[in-house]
Amino acid sequence: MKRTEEHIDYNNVVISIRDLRKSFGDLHVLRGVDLDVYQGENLVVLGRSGTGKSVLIKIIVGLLKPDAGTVNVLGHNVDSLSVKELDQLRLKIGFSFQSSALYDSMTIRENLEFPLVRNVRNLGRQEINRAVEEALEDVGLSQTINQMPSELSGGQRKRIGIARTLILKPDIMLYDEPTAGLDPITSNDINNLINEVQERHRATSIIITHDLTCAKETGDRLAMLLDGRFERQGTFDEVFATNDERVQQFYHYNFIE
Ligand SMILES: Nc1ncnc2c1ncn2[C@@H]1O[C@H](COP(=O)(O)OP(=O)(O)OP(=O)(O)O)[C@@H](O)[C@H]1O
Repeated sequence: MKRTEEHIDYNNVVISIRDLRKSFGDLHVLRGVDLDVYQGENLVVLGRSGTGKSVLIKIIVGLLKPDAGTVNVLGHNVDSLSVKELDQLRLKIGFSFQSSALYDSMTIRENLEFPLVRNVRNLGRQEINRAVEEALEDVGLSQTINQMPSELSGGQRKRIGIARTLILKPDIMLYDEPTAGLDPITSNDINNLINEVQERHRATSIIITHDLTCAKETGDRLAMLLDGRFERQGTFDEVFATNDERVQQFYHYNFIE
């Protein structure tokens, strides 16, 4: 279970969504989503496949336009931003993809340098080296700096993927199924890393997962997408304290009894 909430600033709403709607033809995916995410919070988003979790994330980062509703991220109304302003906003948001998305032909050092060199101007060699070393220390993999991604395990690659996202010091971290395909022990390492990132970087994180252990271990709060809305929000215990069959199915499917 999560330990403490003292790193969360409930007076500072980082993402605020009101009555968000999105359909594709007759498919009404988001049907009035309301959500606030607070500074320093780990928010877990749950929902069955196809319920619209990715659509929601794409709208938050301005890759998809909503049909109706408002989305405010770090004080900006996403829908009203120019392309250039959206690019600047996206630099403050770190994506950690399900497939760690490392470049196979580059060393770990080169993989980590890549976002820095591309996005931050006028960085000297020493600053780059220091940033790479710090990011690797953050994820406990300093010794891999000169290795190739193919030489690392799936769990290690995932950690490097997170390091590569952290190197730009994002205000918001988005984790897309961070533990998918990992064994329980490696999954536990990743859960701990997500919590360490929260404590050390004071980042706000949204964690999309189907893994209820991950949800329980990392989430200060959970929000479950049901029929296009976050009908249930709260702590792990609060979300699952219901007879609602849609919620119970989700629980029993994960925890084989
Ligand atoms: N660009 C698009 N055009 C048409 N339909 C789309 C588009 N993007 C998403 N959809 C549909 O919207 C629904 C929600 O998709 P989404 O990818 O958000 O699901 P998800 O909750 O992320 O699922 P999963 O857990 O499997 O990743 C799906 O039925 C999908 O087919």
